Amino acid sequence: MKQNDDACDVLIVDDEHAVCWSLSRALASEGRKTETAASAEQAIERCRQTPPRAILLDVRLPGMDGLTAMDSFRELAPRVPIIVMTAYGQLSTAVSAIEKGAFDYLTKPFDLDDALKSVKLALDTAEHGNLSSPTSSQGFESLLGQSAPMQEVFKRIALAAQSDATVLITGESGVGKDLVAQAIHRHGRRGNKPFVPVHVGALSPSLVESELFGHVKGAFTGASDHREGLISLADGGTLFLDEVAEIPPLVQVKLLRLLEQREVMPVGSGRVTHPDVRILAATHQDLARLVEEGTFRRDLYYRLRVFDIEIPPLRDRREDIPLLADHFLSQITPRVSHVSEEVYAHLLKGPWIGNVRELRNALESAALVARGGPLLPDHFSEHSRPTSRGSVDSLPHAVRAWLRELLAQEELPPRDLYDRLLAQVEPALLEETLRRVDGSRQEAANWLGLNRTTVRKKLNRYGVE
Ligand SMILES: Nc1ncnc2c1ncn2[C@@H]1O[C@H](COP(=O)(O)OP(=O)(O)OP(=O)(O)O)[C@@H](O)[C@H]1O
Repeated sequence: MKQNDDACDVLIVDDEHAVCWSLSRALASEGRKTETAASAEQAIERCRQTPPRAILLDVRLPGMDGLTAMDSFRELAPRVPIIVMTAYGQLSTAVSAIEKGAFDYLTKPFDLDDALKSVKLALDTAEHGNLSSPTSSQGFESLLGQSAPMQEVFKRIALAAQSDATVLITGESGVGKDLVAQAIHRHGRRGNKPFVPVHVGALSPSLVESELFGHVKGAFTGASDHREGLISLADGGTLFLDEVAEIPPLVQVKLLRLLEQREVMPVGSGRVTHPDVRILAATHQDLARLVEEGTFRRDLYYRLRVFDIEIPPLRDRREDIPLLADHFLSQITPRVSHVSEEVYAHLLKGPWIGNVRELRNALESAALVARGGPLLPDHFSEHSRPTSRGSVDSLPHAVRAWLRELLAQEELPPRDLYDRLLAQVEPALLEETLRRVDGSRQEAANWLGLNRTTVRKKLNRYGVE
């Protein structure tokens, strides 16, 4: 690579004048010499003459797009770090960028400080000859999102796919943890090998061990034959442990041995095998809290979260709702690809405690009610609320959301959180119980497991009739 004094520090490739201007100014204030190009073709020409030390590259450009141009940059200047910028990236954009060897991936609008930090790191790393080499790329879409938090998730999936590290995926029920695990597998080097999901919570605790590790004939009553475990079935590929918090303590020890020593011993056998398995795990629970409470092993927790990906709840990334709604609707009724504006407006207001799964179910139900006609907000009235299972599951989420909102509005620190929460939930509990026992205070007290005097006092306090 030709590198001389004409070389600028950073070549900014973007057709938006304002972006070039603000980046140039910020970089110049750090003493960096910059140049700009409004198209990939222009940038390639510039690179052919004198390669820069780093490239900031937009994806959407007039003519050749940024990702295609990366191949030319790699050929002309293989050791020049490229930082990809994109306004609205899909998972495949992030994966392609990282696979093609992008040093970093910035989602617009980004913080100028973040861009400066990334450029500095790129220049320092290139100086020490440490850039990772590119590999081949391919894309496959099913995980959607245009919000900034989802762009960050895409970036982390792309990074995780480049390695074999164990990944812990966290987020509330229905946010897409399963899809994220599949995407990491599919985009990684094991993509054409088995992906074996295990829903730990659905297995009885006594079965988890033999399901995962297998068993030999006669290992326990009912073990009439030798049986291969799921870990061995995933050999060469990926084992996805969904709801990993549910793993019983004894099996946690065996799992730790698998992660530390790559060893598997079937139940009842003295023979150890060494399958080549990548482990991905997911949970909607707060594993760190379970560690503090002593129900989940600390050493296993650290082994599982070598790399972590946290998927935010849908209510914290409402910008994704229209995209997801259109996607699900076109799956349900292929003739319709867009939700009307008034339905968008309605959906944007929903609490979506059950996250993307609940949104999908709500659209399915509404489409049934609409009977092939256009969807209207009324069609959702019953369904944009949590489902019955969802509402039981979602009570802790609702409490968290309530606390988050309260803290956002108030001077800190509060002094009466406990009483205030009770004041929110007790009247509803009392009213609903009384309604169901036809107003009998004695029966309500029985249902509540409280004595009658306590119930009377509470009814008086809240003015419940
Ligand atoms: N970003 C997304 N784009 C498209 N579909 C999504 C997305 N996120 C979730 N879904 C869909 O929502 C449903 C729930 O997703 P998934 O099963 O991956 O959630 P989860 O977090 O694993 O839930 P749980 O904790 O209950 O297992 C699936 O039908 C999935 O296809």
